Amino acid sequence: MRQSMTLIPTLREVPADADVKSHQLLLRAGFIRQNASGVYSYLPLARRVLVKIEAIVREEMDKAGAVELLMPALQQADLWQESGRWYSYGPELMRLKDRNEREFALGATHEEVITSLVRDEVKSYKRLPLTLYQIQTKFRDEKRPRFGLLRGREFIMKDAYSFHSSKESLDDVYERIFTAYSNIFARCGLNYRAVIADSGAMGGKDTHEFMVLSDIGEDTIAYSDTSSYAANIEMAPVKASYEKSGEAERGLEKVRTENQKTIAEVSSFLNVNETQCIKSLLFKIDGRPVLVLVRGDHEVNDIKLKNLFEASTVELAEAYETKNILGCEVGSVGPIGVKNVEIVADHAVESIVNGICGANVEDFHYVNVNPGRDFEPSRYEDLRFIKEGDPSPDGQGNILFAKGIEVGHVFKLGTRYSEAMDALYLDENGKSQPMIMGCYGIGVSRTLAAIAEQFNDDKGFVWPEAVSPYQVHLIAVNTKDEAQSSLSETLYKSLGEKFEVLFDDRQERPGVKFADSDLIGLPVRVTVGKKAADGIVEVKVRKTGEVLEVQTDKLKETISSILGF
Ligand SMILES: O=C(C[C@@H]1CCCCN1)Cn1cnc2cc(Cl)c(F)cc2c1=O
Ligand SMILES: [Mg+2]
Repeated sequence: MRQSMTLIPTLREVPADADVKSHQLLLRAGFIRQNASGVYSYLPLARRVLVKIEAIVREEMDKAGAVELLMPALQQADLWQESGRWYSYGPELMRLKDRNEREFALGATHEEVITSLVRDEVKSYKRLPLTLYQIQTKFRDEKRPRFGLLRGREFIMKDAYSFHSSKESLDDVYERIFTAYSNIFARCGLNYRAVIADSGAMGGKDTHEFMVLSDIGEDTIAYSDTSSYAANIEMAPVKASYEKSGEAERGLEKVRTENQKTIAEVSSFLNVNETQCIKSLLFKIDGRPVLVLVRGDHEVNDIKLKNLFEASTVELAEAYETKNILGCEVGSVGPIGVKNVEIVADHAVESIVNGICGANVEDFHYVNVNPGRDFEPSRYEDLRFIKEGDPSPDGQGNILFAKGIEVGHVFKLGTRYSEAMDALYLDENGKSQPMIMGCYGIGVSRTLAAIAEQFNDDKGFVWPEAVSPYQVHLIAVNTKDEAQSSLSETLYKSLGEKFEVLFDDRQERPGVKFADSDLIGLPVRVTVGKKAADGIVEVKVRKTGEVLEVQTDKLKETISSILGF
């Protein structure tokens, strides 16, 4: 491709509202342009990267036995009413009416559409298992779109759905697709981890997220420092054991703690360790008040709370609600004497001896608090976030944290959608059964951004060969010089027979061409300059910065060896 023919609008300065490297570079190197908040155009270079990522996705999904189809983005509301999600999703689900006032959703995901298609077309166990996938634009009206393509309101997803007549069959396909995802992200050059995840609103049990390790990732991964254990912090179980101190229980006492509200304030005021404090927080679980207790140095894991109560909403009570229900401000709440509210506590609380907790009276706390004697929670559960240093749940090593960008998520859905939408099949005994389902997603445009985030340096992108927009950047330093322009034209043709070549044939100063070339970040640069007349060109390896002088008759083999084929 001649650069004078394509559209690569590079920018010198860093755009103001781009906060992360990948977003800045995708704008500066002329890969994307924003149309609206969270809505982008993929310019020619980005489009070529997308095509390569999609080709890798297709290869691996096809190898896993999945079949590609393409579903509509316009989805009838009644399908979402059948599954119930029309009512459970809020403004994030983009809705519209057609000319006959009929309601539609813009596809945020396709469980409803694919289930309605398969229920109409598949009736017998003989036709199962069936795994279908698509690569398609999705719409989600994110509250806070940010980081460019990393969290957009219109994005490209590969979403796959599998249908089974047995759990074993689902397990088998889940494994195959899990392997396909591992291959996909490895081939994209990404440093990723598959982590045990929480299925969130999707229900079902087993689910894994594929996380690209990155400091700007929104998710926190808890991983073992010795084994391969890794889990999204939302669901990482805590297997810590707490030893109860042998000290004798002392008499309960109410002490004045003027203006001491937080655990930090109270523990330092009373000169005790935070681990001696009981943090009491009032939550509304599906609207019902529940008092949740954790040790002072721990945090309540609301996802665990949600799963424990199988609730659809879990939120911290507002200050006024706490006051109405418990009769005091947030900073003085405690479990002692609480009658009308269920109390649940994290396991760590049970081992506290002579601890501290709020007295449910302004500016007063109890000391020498002993669970079991002074209050009794309805149950002790694993309710806290795992912390760095906690033992790994698999019993091997200790937990460390890392930030991750979620680029994939695979679920064993079960029969939630097939039951809600009557996707039934006749089993070998002629009995009608709901299909068992799995669903599997990859954020394709997010994967592009994750690669951009991982592969760059102070000059610009350093694309891995497998997804680079082109393989060779051919640059004519001085297009007015006869020898240089004729050699570069010759090389454009001959190299083009074997490699994908971007030819910078613009009437631009050499400095601009070199800066743009470093910014765009193709793996190999061939510069036709002063030694053109001697049939010598310069080859630069973008990743290492290595520069070679090469005879033109050795050029193809030199480039092949740099590209690794
Ligand atoms: O998308 C999934 C599950 C899987 C992921 C893999 C591919 C198939 N879907 C979860 N999810 C996330 N955000 C959503 C946002 C909106 Cl607005 C919605 F209406 C639905 C969903 C929704 O269902
Ligand atoms: Mg997820």
